[in-house]
Amino acid sequence: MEIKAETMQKSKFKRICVFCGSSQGKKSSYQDAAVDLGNELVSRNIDLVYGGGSIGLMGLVSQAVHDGGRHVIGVIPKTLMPKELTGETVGEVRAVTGMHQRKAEMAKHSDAFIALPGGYGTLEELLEVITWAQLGIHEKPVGLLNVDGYYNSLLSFIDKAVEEGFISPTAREIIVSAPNAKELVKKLEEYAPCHESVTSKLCWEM
Ligand SMILES: CC(C)=CCNc1ncnc2c1ncn2[C@@H]1O[C@H](COP(=O)(O)O)[C@@H](O)[C@H]1O
Repeated sequence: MEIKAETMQKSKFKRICVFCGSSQGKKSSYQDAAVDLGNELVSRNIDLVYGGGSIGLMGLVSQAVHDGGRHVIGVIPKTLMPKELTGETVGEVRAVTGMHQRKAEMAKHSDAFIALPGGYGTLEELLEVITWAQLGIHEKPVGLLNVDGYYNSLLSFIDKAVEEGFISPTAREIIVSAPNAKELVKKLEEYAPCHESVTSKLCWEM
């Protein structure tokens, strides 16, 4: 896809890490949202970091960013590298030793995180970067692309955890959500961390 220079918007983010399903999901709206997000990153001159491979929504978002001429970094554990497992990775491939190193590497190279619809892997990656933000390990914005209300029940659960006293109201603010890519990236650009991180003065190894 070619995007004309005059339509390019400036962004404060150089690279965004996208977590998303290694499956495509049943509704075409999930697949459309992955492509839309890729195009939105391209239109704002933002590069992509993701988990590598071409399967599911991961393949769609990475292909859209690559086709739009932006840089793509796929961070993939050596065990998942055989193409019959995850398919081809477009752009740059960074091989890591395991899943823990993969997450740390994806986080290190990104200025913000976005989760598209996905399953256990996506939820785990999303909740980990939220937890890291809560602890003050990073101050990077975390966005939830709530396509067709896919994440409504997760958001209700998190509100329940606030109500029951397990998540503080300020930590609730860590998650920024929107129904489409344009709105979400705009909100992430405007995001200012406001939660108290009691441990922010500690030194964390990421
Ligand atoms: C052996 C096999 C089935 C491999 C294919 N599976 C995968 N390939 C690449 N990344 C993955 C895979 N499974 C989970 N992930 C990681 O977890 C997320 C997707 O997991 P899920 O589909 O939501 O749960 C991605 O963001 C990715 O970083």
